[in-house]
Amino acid sequence: MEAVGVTPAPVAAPEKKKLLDLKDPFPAAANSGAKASSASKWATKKKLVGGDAGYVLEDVPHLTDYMPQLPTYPNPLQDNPAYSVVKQYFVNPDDTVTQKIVVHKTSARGTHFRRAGPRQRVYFQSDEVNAAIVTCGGLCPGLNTVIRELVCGLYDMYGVSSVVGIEGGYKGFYSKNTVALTPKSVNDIHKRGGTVLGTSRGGHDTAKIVDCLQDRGINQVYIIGGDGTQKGASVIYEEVRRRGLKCSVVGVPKTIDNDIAVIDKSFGFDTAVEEAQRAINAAHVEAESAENGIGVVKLMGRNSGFIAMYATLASRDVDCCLIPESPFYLEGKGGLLEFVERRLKDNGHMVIVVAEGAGQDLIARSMNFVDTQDASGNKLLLDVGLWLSQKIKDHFKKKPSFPITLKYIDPTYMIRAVRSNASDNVYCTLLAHSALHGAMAGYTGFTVAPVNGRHAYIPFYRITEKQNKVVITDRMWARVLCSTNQPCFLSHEDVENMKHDDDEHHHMHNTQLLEGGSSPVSKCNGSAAAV
Ligand SMILES: Nc1ncnc2c1ncn2[C@@H]1O[C@H](COP(=O)(O)OP(=O)(O)O)[C@@H](O)[C@H]1O
Ligand SMILES: O=P(O)(O)OC[C@H]1O[C@](O)(COP(=O)(O)O)[C@@H](O)[C@@H]1O
Ligand SMILES: [Mg+2]
Repeated sequence: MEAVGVTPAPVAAPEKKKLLDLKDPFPAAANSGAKASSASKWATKKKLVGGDAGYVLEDVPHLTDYMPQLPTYPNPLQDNPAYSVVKQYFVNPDDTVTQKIVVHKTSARGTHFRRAGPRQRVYFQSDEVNAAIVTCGGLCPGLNTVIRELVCGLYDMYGVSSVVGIEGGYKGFYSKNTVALTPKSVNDIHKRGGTVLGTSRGGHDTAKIVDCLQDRGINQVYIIGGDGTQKGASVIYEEVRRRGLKCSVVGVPKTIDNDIAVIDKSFGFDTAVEEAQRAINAAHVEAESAENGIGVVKLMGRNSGFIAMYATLASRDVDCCLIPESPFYLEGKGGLLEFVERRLKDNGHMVIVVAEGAGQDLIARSMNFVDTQDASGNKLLLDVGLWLSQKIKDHFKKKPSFPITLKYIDPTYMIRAVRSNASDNVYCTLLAHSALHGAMAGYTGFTVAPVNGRHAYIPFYRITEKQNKVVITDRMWARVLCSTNQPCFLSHEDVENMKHDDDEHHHMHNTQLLEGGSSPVSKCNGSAAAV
């Protein structure tokens, strides 16, 4: 392996290294909306390690990058009876996970991430660890499971008995007392929705947060949250490093919208798609039972329409799925209203699923609306479900010979507040375990998640630099269009332009082979297979 990183990784990759990329991975844009951090000028360099045939490891930071003399200890897992039957306790330090799963004979091997899992030697003694857990941003099914498994994993696998919870999101670091978390106190929490720690938007003050870590002697901090939270975690890591603290900063990505780049999918997404079926079903029953019945269901998805897309495909009762990535229009030939009328004439009823971020430009134009933001700087959305329902009603009011019955269902918070389903529970457990194995092994400044089915440690900048979106020129969206037979609302010319933009953006013609951005839709399948 030809090493081209900046700082040698202590556990693995002992090979010689040369400098490759000294770009600041935390450009100002990545922190937009956040308080400027004193840590930004300390932003660490990317750790890149090159190998044969275009292989690149995008490594994560390690405590020894800035504390080279740290002692190591044998991993207590090797004495754990539960693990004694496992032939290979530990991940091979050279194991990496490929980002590019579809390859050609001549393809470069491309980006890889460090494989998650327990290491032979650890950088913390059990009684030395003071861990803290915080949940930030919007709710998502599975938050409590991640908290539970972090606490139980630290206790049971690593013999750690000092774990505290930070209440109410980032601001809880400096405005509240911590709560002790024990396996007993978290035993049942995975059966409940929400987060036992509470959460919030806004209130990220890097200096005060790191003061808190320092004052309380916290040396492992697990930060569960979405893109905003992970940007916050990244600046916390920078400040921790600047102060030279022995403290691992670990991100666990959370968002119901599934809009986090690089990773296969975010926890809670499966549960959301499953729960959405109940609303779609209700809309279908209502629509079917009325003359020219229309059911409109609004689902979450601020900038990415994954929940709407998957819920539509899963249900097969949906006649039209509207997502933020695919612009639509109402009036005239090829417009939504014409389609609704035709579908009602053909079938006598129909169901429309709309993601909350869809059609925002249309609504803003029709209402002369000025942008507003939440405490975290996220754009506040207008209610597309209500707006759309009203537009459809207004349209048919002008046609007294065509009476309709429209029912609008907004299950968004009901979906977000449920407990996680079985598969999300297992997923959350693996995420928590991967996170704590990484922290114990001295890694820091990373997010953990599966990439093509294997859990990996991913540098923060890779998951915050862009959002995961439905690619409407990919086959998954075509499947939706096939299943609903809805108009695509785009001219041939629009589609060609979009393909061209995609190609320009990724410098390649086959989206399955894209570096970094690859097909996020197909990745949602876990295997990234385009079939
Ligand atoms: N660019 C940023 N830098 C630092 N902190 C941020 C940034 N963006 C958001 N945050 C903080 O992260 C937390 C959660 O962000 P938010 O956007 O509400 O949710 P999510 O993490 O789910 O995207 C908030 O406390 C917010 O202040
Ligand atoms: O009402 P809130 O708490 O701001 O949440 C609404 C937003 O939260 C989300 O569910 C997810 O957002 P986050 O990933 O930022 O938590 C969006 O779909 C939705 O727009
Ligand atoms: Mg977000």
